[in-house]
Amino acid sequence: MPLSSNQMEELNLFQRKVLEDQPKDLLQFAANYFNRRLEQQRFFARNQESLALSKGIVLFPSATRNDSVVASGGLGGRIGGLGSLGGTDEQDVLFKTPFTEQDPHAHDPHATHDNSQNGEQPDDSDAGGLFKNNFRVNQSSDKDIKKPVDPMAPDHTKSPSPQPTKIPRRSTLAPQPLPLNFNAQRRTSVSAETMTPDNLDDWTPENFNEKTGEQLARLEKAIGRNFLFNKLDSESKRLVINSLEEKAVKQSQEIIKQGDEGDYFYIVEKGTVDFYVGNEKVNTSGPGSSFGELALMYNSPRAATVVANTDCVLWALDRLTFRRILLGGSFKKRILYDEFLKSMPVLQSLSTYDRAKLADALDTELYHPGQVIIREGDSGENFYFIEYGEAEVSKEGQGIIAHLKQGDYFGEIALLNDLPRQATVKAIKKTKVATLGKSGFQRLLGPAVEVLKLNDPTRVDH
Ligand SMILES: Nc1ncnc2c1ncn2[C@@H]1O[C@@H]2COP(=O)(O)O[C@H]2[C@H]1O
Ligand SMILES: Nc1ncnc2c1ncn2[C@@H]1O[C@@H]2COP(=O)(O)O[C@H]2[C@H]1O
Repeated sequence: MPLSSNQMEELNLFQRKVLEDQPKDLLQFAANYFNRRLEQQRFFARNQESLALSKGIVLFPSATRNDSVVASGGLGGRIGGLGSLGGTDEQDVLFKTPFTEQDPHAHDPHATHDNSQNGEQPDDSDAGGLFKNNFRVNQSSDKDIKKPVDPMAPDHTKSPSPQPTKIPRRSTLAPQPLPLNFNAQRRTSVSAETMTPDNLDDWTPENFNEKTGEQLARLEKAIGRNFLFNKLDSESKRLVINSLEEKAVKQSQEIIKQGDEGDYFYIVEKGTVDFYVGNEKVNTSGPGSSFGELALMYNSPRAATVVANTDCVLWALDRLTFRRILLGGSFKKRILYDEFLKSMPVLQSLSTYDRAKLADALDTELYHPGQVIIREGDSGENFYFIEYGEAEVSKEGQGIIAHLKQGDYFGEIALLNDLPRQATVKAIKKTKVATLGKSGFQRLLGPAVEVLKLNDPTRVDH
C-alpha cells in the first residue's frame, strides 16, 4: 500500500532534519525527533480540542471509527516563525497557546517588566491560571507519571551546531492526522500531577529530617546563593530544607549518569562539578549552584553526566518533594514557557536545557492597541516573542510592511547587527510579549541566532 501524502510529508521532514543535523546516533535522534513531533501534535490538538469543546463539538469521540481523525487544518496555522507578512487566515483564529488574552499571568505593561533576573519568576501573585489555585490536575502519584523519552536528549544536545537552515515564515511542521485512540490530554513533557503547592499543611515529605543548628547555618549559606529558593515562602523553605540529605562526594565520583532516571535534585555546598553530554564537557558549576532538575521536571532521562571535579558536599532533594514544592514555585516560568518555546520553529535547535535557561531569562510585557513596542531609530535592548495579540511593522516612508501574530518574533535586527531599530512595531490588539534582553539574546539563543540571521528580512539576498 503506498504511503499517504501526510506520511510522505512527515518522512520528508524527518529526512531533511537528519540531513541538516547529521546525527551520530540515528535511532536516538529519530526517537527524540518523533517524540517532539508527537508533543507538538498533542499540544495543538489539546488546544484544538478545548476550543471545539467550548463550542460544544467533541473532536475525539470515544466511538470507534476505522480511519484516523484529522485534527483540522487550523492546528498548523500559528506555530510561529518570523512575521507573517500580511494576510490573516481563518485558521489562525483557531489556534491558542497557553498564553491567551485571558492569561492572568499577563501584566499590564506599562509595564510590566515582571523581571526575573537570574531566572526569577515574574511576580505573578495576581495570577490565576495554571498556578493560581491548587493545581490538582489529577491526584495520581508520581509513580503513575508516564516517562517519555527526553525530547531533546543527549545526542541532540551534544551534536555540533547544525547547519542553519532558513525557517519558513509559516511552519512546515504542520500537525498530522491523529489516530482515533490518540489521547490529546496526555502531556509528554512537564506534568503537574503531583503538584499541590497551596496544600502543604497536611503533607510531610518522606525524607523529612529536622536539621541541626550547624547544618541549618551551612544550608542557609548554600541555599541563599541559589535563586531557586529566594521566592519560596517560609513553610515551603522549611519543608525543603528539612528534606535535604547531605551527601559527601569524592573527586571524580559520578553523581548523575546521562540517560538514567531522575531521582534527586542537587545543590552544591562545597566543591565543583563538571557536566558532560556524551564525552564532551559542557559546563562546570560550583557552590550555590544546583543541578539535576531537568529529569525531575520533564520526567525524562538525565540529560548529562555529572562528575565531581573536586571533593564536594552536596545536598540532595528527593524527586517528590522537588515536584511538590519547587516545580510550581521556582520553576514556574520554565513550565509556563515550555510548550510555547518548543513550538517555535526558530528555536528547534535548542536543547531542553537551553530552553529552560531561555525561559528563566524571559520577562513579559503587555501592550494595548496603538502602543508602540519598538520605535524605528531607537537603540535596541530587547528581542521579542509574541505570546498573544497582533502587531504591525512600519517604516518611515514605506508605511506598514509586516504583520506579526502569536508565535512570531521581532526586534532581532538591531541586536544581530548592532544597528538602530530598523522599523517601528506597534500593537494593534492587546499583545503580550516575552522579552529577552541583549545579553540573554547573545548568550542563550545559541544556534538559533544563525537561523535569525538567515531569516533577516533586510538581508539583500532576500
Ligand atoms: N549543557 C547541559 N545540558 C544538559 N544538562 C545540563 C547541562 N549543563 C548542566 N546540566 C545539568 O545536568 C543535569 C543532569 O541531570 P538532569 O538532566 O536532571 O538535569 C541536568 C542539568 O541540571
Ligand atoms: N522588512 C522589515 N524591515 C525591518 N524590520 C522588520 C521588517 N520586517 C519585520 N521587521 C521587524 O521589525 C523590527 C524592528 O526592530 P529591529 O530592527 O530590531 O528588528 C526588526 C524586525 O524584527
